[in-house]
Amino acid sequence: MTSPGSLVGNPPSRWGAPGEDLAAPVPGACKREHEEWYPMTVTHRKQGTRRPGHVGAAGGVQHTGVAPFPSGRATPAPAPGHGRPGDGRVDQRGDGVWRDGDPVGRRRFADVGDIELERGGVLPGVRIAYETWGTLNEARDNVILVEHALTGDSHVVGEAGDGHASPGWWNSLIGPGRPVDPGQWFVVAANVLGGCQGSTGPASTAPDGRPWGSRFPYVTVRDQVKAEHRVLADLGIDRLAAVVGGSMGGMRALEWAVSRPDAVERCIVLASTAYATADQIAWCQSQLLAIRHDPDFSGGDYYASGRRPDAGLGLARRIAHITYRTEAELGQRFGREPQLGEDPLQAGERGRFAVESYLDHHAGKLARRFDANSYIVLTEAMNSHDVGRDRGGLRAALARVTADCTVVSVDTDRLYPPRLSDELHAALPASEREHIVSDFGHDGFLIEEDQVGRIVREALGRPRG
Ligand SMILES: CC(=O)SCCNC(=O)CCNC(=O)[C@H](O)C(C)(C)COP(=O)(O)OP(=O)(O)OC[C@H]1O[C@@H](n2cnc3c(N)ncnc32)[C@H](O)[C@@H]1OP(=O)(O)O
Ligand SMILES: N[C@@H](CCO)C(=O)O
Repeated sequence: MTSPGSLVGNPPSRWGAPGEDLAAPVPGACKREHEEWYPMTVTHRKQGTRRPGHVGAAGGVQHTGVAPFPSGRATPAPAPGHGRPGDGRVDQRGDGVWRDGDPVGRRRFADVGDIELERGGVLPGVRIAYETWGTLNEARDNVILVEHALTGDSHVVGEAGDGHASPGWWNSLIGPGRPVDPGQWFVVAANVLGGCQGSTGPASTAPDGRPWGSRFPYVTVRDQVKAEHRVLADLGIDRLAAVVGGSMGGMRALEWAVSRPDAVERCIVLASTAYATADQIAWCQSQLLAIRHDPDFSGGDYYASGRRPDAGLGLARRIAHITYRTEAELGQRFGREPQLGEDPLQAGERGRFAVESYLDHHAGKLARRFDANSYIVLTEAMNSHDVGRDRGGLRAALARVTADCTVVSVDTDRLYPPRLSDELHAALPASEREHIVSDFGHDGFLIEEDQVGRIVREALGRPRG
């Protein structure tokens, strides 16, 4: 039996033996997991705080159908190059990486040259993928930079498909009449340096023609902001009306305000921190080890092997996802319910609790749209985050900030607890302190779109001298 989280026993049919019919179903698995894999009814506590489509007419999410799947397995990734119909997965190889030749969708690209890295070395020929909304005005003073979190990308709003593996992650933020109206603002969002959705990252081709893989250098949040600065310079922009981001995106937003004080008028930091804490680094360690210990990781050089460390990446996502949510939410939604058609107390090949099925789902979903090496690079960049490093400490670094800041926490965030926002707010020269009330913990900054929208709208409405 494959134990939960085991790193051995990747479903062998995932990539297929030579000549195998890759479109054939994995034994015991269903083709259309959304409808058939989690056949129970779960009820969300807070009707009205969910995204459209997550809350049923009676306030519950209906999961119907019966399709047990052995405990501990990630949802199987579809065969390479075969996205599920309608899943929006559009990369040609089907490995979660956007590559040249894939549909570009809304992406544009900036070749920003060589980046001299904070911890040494030079990353040559860096390219950053980005999207924009609205029009740059003549004064070039209506620019808002939106910074994505760990597994987000430049697709802040919009549909999946046409080059974009996922729908927008802040879908109600930008649009006519929305908190960031493209009739007024010119919005830029870039895929982070080290990512896998068009910007230079470990899956990109190095100068020797092979993927960077294990050779991709250590990059810090400061390096990432340096690359973004070049993108904006390319666009003829030297000043941001606002920079806004949550979690890892909040780290970059803050780094902008610290490293380029003259360029940032407003800085909105959600569910984030001025430095990665011991607790955050500790959670990250287990995630990094989960990936690195997957036999298919091959030291990071797996791109040509035909196998990917999906089990490790899925395990990392499971660990992370628990930290993104709350004990109360999981209890409320899943309790001790078995997944329908499964018996978690059965000896031997036991079935799953519903919460296990839920985590399996998130593990499989990420493995289909993200690259494990990028996950490592970005996680390590988050661990590097400390605005006070080599700047005389936290207070001295934050004292440089001239932006009007808004520091936002989620009341139930156990990963980036509100006290970190209190600390940041107290050390910033000009800061408003806002609170998101949510049952969903850290992910509240993504889920509570109405509250985020109100906060962003108000922050943008505050006049700047
Ligand atoms: C909207 C997007 O998906 S954005 C995609 C890009 N993602 C990013 O940029 C990163 C940010 N996004 C995230 O981290 C997450 O996707 C979040 C925070 C948006 C998810 O938040 P929520 O909307 O609360 O989703 P939630 O955690 O309830 O998970 C819902 C999923 O679990 C599934 N699920 C629920 N119960 C079960 C169960 N018992 N077994 C299996 N799956 C289950 C739901 O059907 C749903 O599937 P789907 O997302 O594939 O449609
Ligand atoms: N759910 C978010 C959390 C990271 O802050 C993500 O995957 O990016």
